[in-house]
Amino acid sequence: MNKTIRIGTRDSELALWQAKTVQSALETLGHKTNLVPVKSTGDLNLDQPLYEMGITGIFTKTLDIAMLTDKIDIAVHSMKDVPTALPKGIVEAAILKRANSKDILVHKGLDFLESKGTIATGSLRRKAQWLNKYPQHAVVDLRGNVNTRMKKLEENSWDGAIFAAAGLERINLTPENYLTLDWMIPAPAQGAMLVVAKEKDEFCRKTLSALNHKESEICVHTEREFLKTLEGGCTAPIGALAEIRDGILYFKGGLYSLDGTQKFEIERVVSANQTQGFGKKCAEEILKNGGSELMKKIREVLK
Ligand SMILES: NCc1[nH]cc(CCC(=O)O)c1CC(=O)O
Repeated sequence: MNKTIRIGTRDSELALWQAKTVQSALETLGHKTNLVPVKSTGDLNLDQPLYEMGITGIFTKTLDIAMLTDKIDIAVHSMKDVPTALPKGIVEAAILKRANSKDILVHKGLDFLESKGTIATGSLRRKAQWLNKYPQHAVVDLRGNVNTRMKKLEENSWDGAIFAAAGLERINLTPENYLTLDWMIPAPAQGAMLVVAKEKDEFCRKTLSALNHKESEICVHTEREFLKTLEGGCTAPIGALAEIRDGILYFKGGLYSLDGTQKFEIERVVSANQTQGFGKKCAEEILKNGGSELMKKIREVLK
C-alpha cells in the first residue's frame, strides 16, 4: 500500500492553486494525498519591504521547517521565491511544465507611459528595469500577495502595477487592461513551480519524478545558475529568461543598479543539450565587464 503524501503549501490563493494542481496530478497517478496549509512569514510581515527583511527564503522558510520536522512530505513553491541553495536535507523533486514567464503591467490607461506617471511594485528587479526605460516615472513600493496588490492598485491613484502573468492567470485575476512587458527580463524561474522533498524520502522523490518537465528544468536551472553566480546571497535586481525552441536554448540575462541608471544585459544561445555551466558563463561575462563593481555597490546598500 502506498502512503498518503502530505503536501505542504502556503495559504494564499495562488499557493493553494499551485498545491492543488500537484495534488490532482498525484491523484491521477493513483496516489493518496493530503493538503496541509502552513502560514508563512512572507505574507504576514508587511510593514517592511521584502528586501529589507534580509532573510533568504522568507516565503519558503516555514515550509522548510514543516518538512524537516516531518509535518509534511513535500512542499509546492513558486520556484522564483526559492533561494538558489536549498536547506540541507531538502532536494528538488519535480519542476512542472512552466507557464507564462512574463511580467505584465496592469494599468488604468496607457497615456502616462510617454509622460509622467507612478507605477507600483515591491520588486527591485521590476523597479530598476522600469526606471531604466522610463526615467521620468516614479516607482512606489507595493507588497502583499497578488490579491492584496490588485486591491491596493484599485484603491490608489497609481497609473499601474507590475505582476507576474502566471500568478494572475492561475487564479483568474487577469483584468482586461494589461500590457505584456516583453522587454522586461523576468525573475529567474518566474512562472515555474517547484516541488521539494526530503533527500532521504525515496518514495516521494521517485513518485514526483513523473511530474518533472525536462525542458522547463533545463531553462530554470540555467536561469538560477546565472542568478547564483551573480548574487552571492543578496536580493539584487537580476533578471534571467531561458527558452528552448527547436533544440536551441535562447538566454537573456540582466543586472541593474537599484535606481535603474546602470544596466548589464546579455543575450546568448546554446544547444539545449549542452547547457551545463552555461548560466554561470553568462554571469561571469557580466561580472568581468563591470558587473562585479555594481554587485559590490548593491551589496553595500542592501546589507
Ligand atoms: N513574489 C511573489 C510571487 N511569487 C510567484 C508569483 C507568481 C507566480 C510565478 O511567477 O511563478 C508571485 C507574484 C508576482 O510576482 O506578481
